[in-house]
Amino acid sequence: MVTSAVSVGTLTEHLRATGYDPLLSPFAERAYATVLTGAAMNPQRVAPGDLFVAVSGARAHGADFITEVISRGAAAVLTDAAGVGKIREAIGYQLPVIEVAAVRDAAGPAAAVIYGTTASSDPALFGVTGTNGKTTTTYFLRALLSTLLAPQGRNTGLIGTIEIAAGATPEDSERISSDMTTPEAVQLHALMHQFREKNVAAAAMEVSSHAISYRRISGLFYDVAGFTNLTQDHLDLHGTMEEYFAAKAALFSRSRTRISVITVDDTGAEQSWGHRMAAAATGKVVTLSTRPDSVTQAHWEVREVAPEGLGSAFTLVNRHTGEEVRSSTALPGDFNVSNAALAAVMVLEAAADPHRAQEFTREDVVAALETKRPFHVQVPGRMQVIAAGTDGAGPAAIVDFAHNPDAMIRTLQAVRQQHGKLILVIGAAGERDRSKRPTMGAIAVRMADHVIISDDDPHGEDPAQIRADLLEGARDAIARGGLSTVLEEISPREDAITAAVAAAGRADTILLAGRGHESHQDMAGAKHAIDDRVELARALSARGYPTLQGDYA
Ligand SMILES: CC(=O)N[C@H]1[C@@H](OP(=O)(O)OP(=O)(O)OC[C@H]2O[C@@H](n3ccc(=O)[nH]c3=O)[C@H](O)[C@@H]2O)O[C@H](CO)[C@@H](O)[C@@H]1O[C@H](C)C(=O)N[C@@H](C)C(=O)N[C@H](CCC(=O)O)C(=O)O
Ligand SMILES: Nc1ncnc2c1ncn2[C@@H]1O[C@H](COP(=O)(O)OP(=O)(O)OP(=O)(O)O)[C@@H](O)[C@H]1O
Repeated sequence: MVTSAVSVGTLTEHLRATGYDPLLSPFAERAYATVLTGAAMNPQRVAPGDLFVAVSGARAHGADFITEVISRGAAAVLTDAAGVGKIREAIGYQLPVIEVAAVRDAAGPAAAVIYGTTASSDPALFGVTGTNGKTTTTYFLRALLSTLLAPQGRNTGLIGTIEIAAGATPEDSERISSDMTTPEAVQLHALMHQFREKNVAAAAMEVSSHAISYRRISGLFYDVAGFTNLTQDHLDLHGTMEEYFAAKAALFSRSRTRISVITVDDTGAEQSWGHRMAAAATGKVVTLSTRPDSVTQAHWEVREVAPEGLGSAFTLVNRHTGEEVRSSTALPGDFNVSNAALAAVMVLEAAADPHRAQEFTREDVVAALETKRPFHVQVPGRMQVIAAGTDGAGPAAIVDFAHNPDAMIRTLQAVRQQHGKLILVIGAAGERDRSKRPTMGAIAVRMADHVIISDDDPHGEDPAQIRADLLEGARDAIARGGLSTVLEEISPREDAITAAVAAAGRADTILLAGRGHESHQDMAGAKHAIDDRVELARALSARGYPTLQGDYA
């Protein structure tokens, strides 16, 4: 619900001025004067006074639900020609209908007008895209921004896979769980309005490639957008890596983002998507190299990485200004140094941007990075330590979200122990990119000593077939490599976790990968409650092993 309502006439003129060539019917004064106070794309979310955005999709057309939409008090509809036909057939000229060809693309600008989003409105937006690291990097961003803004009485926000949150600090925020990594455009602009009402000065937001392809970020403008990496995933949507790359590259254009910070890690072995992204980006582009074996030069570079507790300390060096900033992260894994470095550089560059004043200076950011330990936050289900295993009283035990080849490699590299066995429980989601499953099975048996293939989120697929796809790659890798890896198939996942703990000695390490923070499995539409972190703690305690107390958000 907005304070300053917008008329259908004003909205139509705006869409005309921004090139969407709208047709309004009925062409009548009362249609023009109709007042809009919100927008919705899901028929079940329509509220009185809303503009309903009826899109054509694989399962249905939104206009098929027009009677429900009317009963919920929609004031007007934005749709395509097919939608207009359906609406006229169902209810005649009861409602003003604005027809445009590109409904999904127009939905963002339309919602922006209704909810008051502009290029300079609060909150300042920090977006992150990439195959892996989006959730972790946005948690790091939010923690750093709240360190800078809370002392000034200003709040921060977070939009992503795990939750949507707003408040002074991550601990004391209003939080709602997310059903999508990046919500629909109409929800995003409603969120921006809510954030403004909640005194949110800056927000960190995950931008999935689906979101970009489905035009969900249309009408938003990013102060800074960050790129983590591009590796195999979601090829079921994008088809090829080139198309996947193009989808993500759309975020780093001056028409949408003020400053692009691109991670260009590239060991020279594989094609560097980061370099290509930096070359494709327009507007202000800053590059970041985070791996010591990177063969490239970048504006910012990570140096002097050293172990610190379970995580790492590192130095950020600006090759142009000579600046050196020392910081650290508590999360294990060299990839979390990459995520922390990306979050740090995004905020450092925002602070220096003459075109958009932030409420903190570059010096404030340096001081926060060096003294406030902003990257010592727990990111639910991302390298979450359930048992430290440091005192010999029991195995180390970690829960992580890795569910694609590159994430698995990076995570397994991070937890491989010099001594002791590495015991891995892995599965794969149904109805998502099947082609990566054999690769994941092969990586598992090459990098772990004991692998238990189990279930993840089968959705509508046969769980046994998903496990078979993983086992095929695993068995093939064992045969080709003459590996001595122990390979088991155990379902349900609870039994696999119990078996992993039973197989572990006190000096070993257990890693549950793929589900992270998730609290249920989607079994053919039925939700089966299981939280890897709770199950792992249960199985460890049952054998008398110590665990870290954790509130599993
Ligand atoms: C692949 C994908 O992203 N599909 C999105 C797309 O679906 P679609 O084009 O087929 O549209 P549709 O589902 O037929 O719906 C069309 C219209 O009918 C309505 N409808 C449709 C069916 C129904 O039963 N009831 C109903 O009211 C819809 O609300 C909509 O108004 O448009 C729909 C409406 O806007 C989205 O809900 C749907 O997201 C689905 C639910 C989804 O699962 N998306 C996932 C893959 C996704 O977006 N994931 C990314 C993260 C990916 C990752 O990084 O792992 C995310 O950002 O969450
Ligand atoms: N920078 C990185 N490079 C490679 N792998 C990473 C990186 N950061 C995290 N990972 C691995 O990928 C997994 C997913 O991390 P995270 O949830 O932060 O990324 P994401 O992009 O939000 O993932 P998703 O899109 O699946 O939600 C982690 O659990 C870890 O295994």
